[in-house]
Amino acid sequence: EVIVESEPSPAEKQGLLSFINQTPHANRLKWNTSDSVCNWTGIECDSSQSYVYSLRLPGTGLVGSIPENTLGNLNQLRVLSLRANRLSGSIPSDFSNLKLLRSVYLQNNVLSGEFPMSLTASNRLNRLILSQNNFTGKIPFTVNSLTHLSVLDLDNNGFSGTLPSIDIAGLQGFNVSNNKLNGSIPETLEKFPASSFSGNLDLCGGPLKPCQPFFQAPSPAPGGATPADNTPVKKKSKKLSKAAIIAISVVCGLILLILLGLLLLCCLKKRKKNSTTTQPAKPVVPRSVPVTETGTTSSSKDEAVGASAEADRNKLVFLDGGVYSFDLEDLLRASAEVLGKGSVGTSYKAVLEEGTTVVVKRLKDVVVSKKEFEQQMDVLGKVKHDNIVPLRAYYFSKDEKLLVQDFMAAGSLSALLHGSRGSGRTPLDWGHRMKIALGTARGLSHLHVSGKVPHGNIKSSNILLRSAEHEAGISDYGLNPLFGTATPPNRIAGYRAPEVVETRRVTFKSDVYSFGVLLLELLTGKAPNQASLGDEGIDLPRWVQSVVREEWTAEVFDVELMRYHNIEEEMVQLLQIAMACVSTVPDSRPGMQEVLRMMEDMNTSSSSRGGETDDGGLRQSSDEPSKAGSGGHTPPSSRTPPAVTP
Ligand SMILES: Nc1ncnc2c1ncn2[C@@H]1O[C@H](COP(=O)(O)OP(=O)(O)OP(=O)(O)O)[C@@H](O)[C@H]1O
Repeated sequence: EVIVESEPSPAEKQGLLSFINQTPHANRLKWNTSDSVCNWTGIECDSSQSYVYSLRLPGTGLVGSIPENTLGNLNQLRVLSLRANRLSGSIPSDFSNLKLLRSVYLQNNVLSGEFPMSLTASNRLNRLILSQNNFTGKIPFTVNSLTHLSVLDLDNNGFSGTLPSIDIAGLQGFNVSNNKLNGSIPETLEKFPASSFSGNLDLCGGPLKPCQPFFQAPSPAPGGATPADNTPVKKKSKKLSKAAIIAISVVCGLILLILLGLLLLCCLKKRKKNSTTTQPAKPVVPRSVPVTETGTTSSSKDEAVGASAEADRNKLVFLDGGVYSFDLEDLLRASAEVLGKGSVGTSYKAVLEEGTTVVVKRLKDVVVSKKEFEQQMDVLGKVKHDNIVPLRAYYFSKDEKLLVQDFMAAGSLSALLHGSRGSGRTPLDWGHRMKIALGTARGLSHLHVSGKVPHGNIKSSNILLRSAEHEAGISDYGLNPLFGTATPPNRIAGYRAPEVVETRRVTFKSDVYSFGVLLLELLTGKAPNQASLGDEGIDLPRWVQSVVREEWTAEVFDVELMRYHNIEEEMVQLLQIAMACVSTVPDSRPGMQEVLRMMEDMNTSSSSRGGETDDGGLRQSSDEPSKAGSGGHTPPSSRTPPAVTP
């Protein structure tokens, strides 16, 4: 009775063809009608080639709405990925035929309409990602029928109303941030972090601020009531709140005036006292200098320099003589700005009076003796490479240990990758990501081979960029020996090789692991978990492995990379290198030199990019179908998932 088909049904084929014919797209999909559907780009069939198992067309430049009677014909479909296109309109109602769907990735389009109920027809649905679209209306209670759901991402849409109480046992990922939701967070969803709910109109409770008690007068919304919110209660209290607003404004105004007066008085008094110093010197240093919230040191130079620093004043030791000509006193006089607090101390940007800018790192919890400290500094001072931020000088006294290094004006890779994502930032293009990856590999390989020093703290905030050209420099290398094994091993949590937890020793191979995580970070755009990031980060190697195993390699890549065409092959190659680096067994990881060689080979074979040049700009192609079509002869995706060893 069982009919074994060797081909997907004519309805499936017809549905796909009518979809592609009716939906304008970058002219790269050459679906050959005489060829089997299973060989078409973006399509994967089941093992017996009898039905379409997945349809993946991420970043294909698809424009317009998804017509009825097209994809709805793929009644055996398990995975649908149309993310990072410009699809609009609502989800067709015949998607309710897709009863076996497991994963739906529709993020990053301009889809609109109400929550697509047709997608809830499959109770096997495991991941539903609708982020970054224009969906509106309420999130329906019926999502609860999706009992197999593990990830539900609805962030960055226009969903409104209150959150239904979603109670799905296996739900691990949930995000409704940046919508227009209000009301209290249901108890069933309280376990998710604040970042899952932030950026809504008026959500409260759970991980967010507590909700106002029920009977309190409606808080007179600053800036007036929103027109959408015309509940009857508001009309009643309109007169009262007007009067209240006036009264409150008058009182506030008065208080403000008094405060301003007081502040003015204070300032005048202070100025009289300090009238001798015209420019306030904000000493970098150290000990006993309270650091204010604004990030600058707040006390005067006299306070900063204590007796013992006085004695050690001339002991700023330069490591390569000649590049800089300042002494500790100049450093003390420099105005300083806190760059950030790291795991082993705080870094300050110090602008010296002569105009030089350096970075001073105040180390805390150094356990070694002065001699051992000096020995390590000598070793580190000798390491010289274009991709390593030079250590210029150090200072050691009983109370204070300082390192001085060049200021890297273009900031860190971490800031570049994760800073203000989604809010109009310029994404880091593929060419620059590759350039940074190569620079880092070169620096790290040099550190290992010539310097014979394990880095011990490879992570994206320690990859610094010299200029807008993105020349990478590695910083914070070789400091572990200064802190002994007492240093909390969670220093670099998301980047730390598994064996380091036990041995508490960093090695060349543990650096390779961290470098692998860094490559995954560049490829996926996701931050590995770190204490400072709270719940934001993830275990990148595990996440990538699980996605690659369950799904298909292309799903792991950063959405921001979807606009660059013909880079998928390179991305897959780099992904394979990264996965080799994050092998759990240290001996199975390649050495850093080998990693560099593989990256350089990959680089020369797939493009003409050298170390110095980059073609990020050239590779950037618009999503417009007409432009992207020209010359794009390479299929955007490799047909089979690459053999990535988990
Ligand atoms: N030489 C430098 N030039 C420019 N920015 C720097 C420099 N050194 C550090 N920074 C930036 O200052 C901030 C704090 O750096 P710091 O090295 O103190 O901490 P970290 O890198 O976050 O952690 P860790 O102490 O573990 O390295 C980071 O954002 C880092 O990118």
